Amino acid sequence: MLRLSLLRITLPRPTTLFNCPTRHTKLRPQTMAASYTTRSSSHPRSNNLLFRQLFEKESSTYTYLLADRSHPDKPALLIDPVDKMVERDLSLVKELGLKLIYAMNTHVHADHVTGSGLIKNKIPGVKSIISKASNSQADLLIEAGDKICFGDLFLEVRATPGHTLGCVTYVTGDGPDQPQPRMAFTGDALLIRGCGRTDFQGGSSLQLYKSVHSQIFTLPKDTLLFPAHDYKGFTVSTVEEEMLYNPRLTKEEEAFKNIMENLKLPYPKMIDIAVPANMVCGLQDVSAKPVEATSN
Ligand SMILES: N[C@@H](CCC(=O)N[C@@H](CSS)C(=O)NCC(=O)O)C(=O)O
Repeated sequence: MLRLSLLRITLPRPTTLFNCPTRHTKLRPQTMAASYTTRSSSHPRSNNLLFRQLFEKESSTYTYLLADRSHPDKPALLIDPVDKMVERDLSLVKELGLKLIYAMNTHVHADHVTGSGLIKNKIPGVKSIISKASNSQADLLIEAGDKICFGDLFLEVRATPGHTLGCVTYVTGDGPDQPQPRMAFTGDALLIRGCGRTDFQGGSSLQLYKSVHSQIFTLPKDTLLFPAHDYKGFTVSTVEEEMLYNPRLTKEEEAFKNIMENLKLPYPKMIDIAVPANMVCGLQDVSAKPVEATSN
């Protein structure tokens, strides 16, 4: 007799939609995302997206402001805001007449404190976002396949662990009304001609390699890549460029592991303050706790 346990079927987790109009309710599961999609020339180019790349020079961090400028409210979100730049970011939001609805994090940063807590204090309606896998506190805990809407535009969530356990990449939607080319906000999973280190916070070089190859390099080749940091003066790359020229991620898996094990980078100066603060999205005073090293 066939045992019932053999018949167990794993059902896909239902997509959670944040703030989405009903017409956006059909999102393809992440696992079904097409590789190297070719686009029909009849796809209209969406210019509804207002986009700004902002920089914090001490930690070389990029913050991204996105808004739907065609929507009457001009709903907006910030990806990876930095605490010391919140005044600048919110002034810009105000000057542009935007309504900030989300302060989002790609992961628990180790080198600076997120601005999401300060932003929530200044604009109480704003919701903080981080991944469930980060084991952190936020208003909204997101997972792979979730869809975060702002006006008629949306970001989909891809799980890209490896730099930290809870790293995610936010990718602009696939569809005729969404920005073309697509844009991926990779956090520290993929840096331009580099990648995030994997020696603490649950980091794993093999996991990072799999994440980038399965979740980022499978996006259309013209997808614009926007990392959370740059240390060399780069601002943007593409999937095609990184698949050709990334000096780490173009290697075979074992060679990549070897590179990551031998980076010999000093720990970020702020790590003992930043990690506990970012585990609560910058909202609470927390005493600094040392962060334990992990193997690659
Ligand atoms: N010197 C900086 C930290 C630099 C650093 O470690 N950057 C991280 C991302 S922030 S945790 C990283 O992954 N770098 C990869 C690389 O190849 O440089 C400081 O003290 O804050």
